Amino acid sequence: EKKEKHATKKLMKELAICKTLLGEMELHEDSWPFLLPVNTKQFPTYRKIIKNPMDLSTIKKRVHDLTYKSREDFCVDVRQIFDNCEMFNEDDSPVGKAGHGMRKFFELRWAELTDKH
Ligand SMILES: Cn1cc(C(=O)NCCN)ccc1=O
Repeated sequence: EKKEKHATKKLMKELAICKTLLGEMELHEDSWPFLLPVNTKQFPTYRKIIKNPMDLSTIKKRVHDLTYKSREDFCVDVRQIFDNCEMFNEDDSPVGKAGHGMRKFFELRWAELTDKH
């Protein structure tokens, strides 16, 4: 059981990092395209082109539902947002530029919140 306690404590620390980073991303000025799932009525081809839709509200739910078993699981979903964005949007479009800006912000903070600085 002692091993389990350590794993649980480690996961709680990692989830705190995820919650911190999620909060910062939600406040970022470039987050507006990513706060909610892409509206498929507004973009009927979206689900055809993007096989794994992802957004910050879905990630927030997964953090709070303890769906993620490590910070790495969280990071996979965050990066899915930005990969989807590059697939569906031109780099020089407003959404495309927001995606590049958010990815830059996320990756810097992710590295800062890792042991190495
Ligand atoms: C992530 N993403 C968002 C939009 C969008 O227009 N979001 C508006 C939110 N009010 C369009 C394409 C796309 O890939």
